[in-house]
Amino acid sequence: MTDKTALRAIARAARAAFVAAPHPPIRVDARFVALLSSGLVVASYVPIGAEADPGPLEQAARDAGCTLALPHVVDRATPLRFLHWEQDATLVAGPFGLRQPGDAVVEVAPDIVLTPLVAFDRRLNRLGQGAGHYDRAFAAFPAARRIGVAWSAQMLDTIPTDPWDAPLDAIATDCDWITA
Ligand SMILES: Nc1nc2c(c(=O)[nH]1)N(C=O)[C@@H](CNc1ccc(C(=O)N[C@@H](CCC(=O)O)C(=O)O)cc1)CN2
Ligand SMILES: Nc1ncnc2c1ncn2[C@@H]1O[C@H](COP(=O)(O)OP(=O)(O)OP(=O)(O)O)[C@@H](O)[C@H]1O
Repeated sequence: MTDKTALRAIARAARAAFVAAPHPPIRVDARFVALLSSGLVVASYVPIGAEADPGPLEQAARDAGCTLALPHVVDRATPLRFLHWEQDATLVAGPFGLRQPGDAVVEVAPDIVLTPLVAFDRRLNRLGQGAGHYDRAFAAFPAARRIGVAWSAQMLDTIPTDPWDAPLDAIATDCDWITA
C-alpha cells in the first residue's frame, strides 16, 4: 500500500511535467476503433488536473454510434455508478473537482470502460486514485473491456498488484496502444 502511495507521487509528478510542455493528444489506434460498434456503451471520464484527455477516443466512439456514459461519484466510500452522457448534456459539480451527470440521470451498464490512470506498466497493471472506485466497478462489470487512458510519461517499470487488482485489456497513450 505504501509502495503504491510512493509510486502515485512519482507518476503524478511525471504527468504534471509532461502536460507543462507541448504534447500530442491521446492516439486513436485502429485496434480501438475495431472494438466499437453501434449501441455499445462506452464509459469515459471528464479529465481533472493533468489527466489525459480521452476526447479523441470519445469522438471515435460517438462516430461509431456508441452510447457514452460518465462515472457519477458521491464520496470515496460509495461505489461509482455509470450514468448516460447525452451529447451536450449539462454536467454538475461533484466531489474531487469532478464534472458529472446529475444523480437523476439514467444508469447504464458499460461495455467498454475508458479508465483514467495515475500510472501503468507494460504488463497492463494500473494505479488509480486509491479509493477503489474502478476496482469495484471492474468487479461489478466483469465483462466490460478495461481500457486505460494515460500520457506515455505515466509509465512505470513495475506496479505492485493486490488480490483485487484486475489488469487492463489495453492502454491508450499519446504514442502507443499497449496490449498483452
Ligand atoms: N477524471 C476522473 N474522473 C474520475 C476518477 C478519476 O480518477 N479521474 N475516478 C477514479 O477513481 C472516480 C472518482 N474518484 C476519485 C477518487 C479520489 C480522487 C482523489 O483523491 N483526488 C485527489 C487528487 C489526485 C490528483 O491530483 O491526481 C484529491 O482530491 O486530493 C479523485 C477521484 C470517477 N471519476
Ligand atoms: N471489489 C471490491 N470491493 C470493495 N472494496 C474493494 C474492491 N476492490 C478493491 N477494493 C478496495 O479499494 C481500495 C483500492 O486500493 P488501490 O490502492 O488498489 O487502488 P487503485 O489501484 O489506485 O485503484 P482505484 O482506481 O480503483 O482506486 C483498497 O482499499 C481495496 O480494499
